[in-house]
Amino acid sequence: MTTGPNIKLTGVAKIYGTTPAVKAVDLAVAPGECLALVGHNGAGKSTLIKMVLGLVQPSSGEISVMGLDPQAPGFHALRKDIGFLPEQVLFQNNMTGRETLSFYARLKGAPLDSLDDLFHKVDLFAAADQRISTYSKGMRQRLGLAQALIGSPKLLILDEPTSGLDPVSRQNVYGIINAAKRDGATVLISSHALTELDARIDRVAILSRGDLVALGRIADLRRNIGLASDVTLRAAPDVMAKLAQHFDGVYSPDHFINGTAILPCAPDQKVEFLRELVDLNLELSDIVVHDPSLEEVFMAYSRGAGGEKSHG
Ligand SMILES: Nc1ncnc2c1ncn2[C@@H]1O[C@H](COP(=O)(O)OP(=O)(O)OP(=O)(O)O)[C@@H](O)[C@H]1O
Repeated sequence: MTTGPNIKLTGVAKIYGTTPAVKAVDLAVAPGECLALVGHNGAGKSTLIKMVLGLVQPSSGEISVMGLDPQAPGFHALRKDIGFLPEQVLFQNNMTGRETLSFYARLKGAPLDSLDDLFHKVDLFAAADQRISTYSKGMRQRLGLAQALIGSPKLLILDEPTSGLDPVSRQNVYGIINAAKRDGATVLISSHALTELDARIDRVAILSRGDLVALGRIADLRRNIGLASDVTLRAAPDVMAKLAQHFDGVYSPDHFINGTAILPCAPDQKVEFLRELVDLNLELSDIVVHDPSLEEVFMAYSRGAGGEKSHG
């Protein structure tokens, strides 16, 4: 039982032969928190996950998972508290979903009477007694998620959990993650699906060529990197002309043609800017604020990789 972070990495590095896969990463993830690990192919996400699971030994640094070093002999006893969904879920095709989950539940020493709940959770109850050979890709993925949830683990590690899922099932995955968080679990997700992570996770860790180039809340990273938000205004031509006049010297007149003005605005000036617009008391037909997406934030940090680390 720990009261500190469920995952803590201090100066953790992994070198395969001469290839540095992960370089001096410091990271802590608290109970009840969901952290997304993002990065290009080969950035080091899987290596980092394998080190947390104790499957790969770090070349240097220290890892603590629920208070124990994953390489310590006693770590075995904690495995029942860890749920892991690997990137590629492989099951025995001739077994049914229920036989498969029963097998994993026995391995984990988890009660078998909880399996129906799990099948309901991942929307597989109707197919629980079908052979896996009859499952679609999405159904296999959901069975993999159910397998990771066996025993209500305190640490849930999900590698590309929404891969191959339709929008409704994707939404359901985040519902499941939120429920696990509410129960105090730590959730670590590795994902390339950046658009859907926005607003669904607590913090993001951006890896680039093994370096942790950014760590924090998406809103903070957005602010730190100084990416502008776009404020789109729509109005009749006479109102546009008044706007152009008001913002003369701030935005060039080219911004205010054809009834739509797209005005870049620094994140920390956004609220003030909107207040100024309201005070103008002009008849606008629409206002839309577009913040830089996680994809844009990711691209900006990846481009700047190698420079100073930004921890929001
Ligand atoms: N067993 C291994 N032996 C040698 N090199 C490895 C091994 N596993 C990974 N690597 C190398 O380590 C680096 C990081 O790989 P890793 O699989 O951790 O990246 P990743 O971020 O998970 O990539 P992807 O998004 O493609 O899954 C890559 O350069 C990869 O080639």
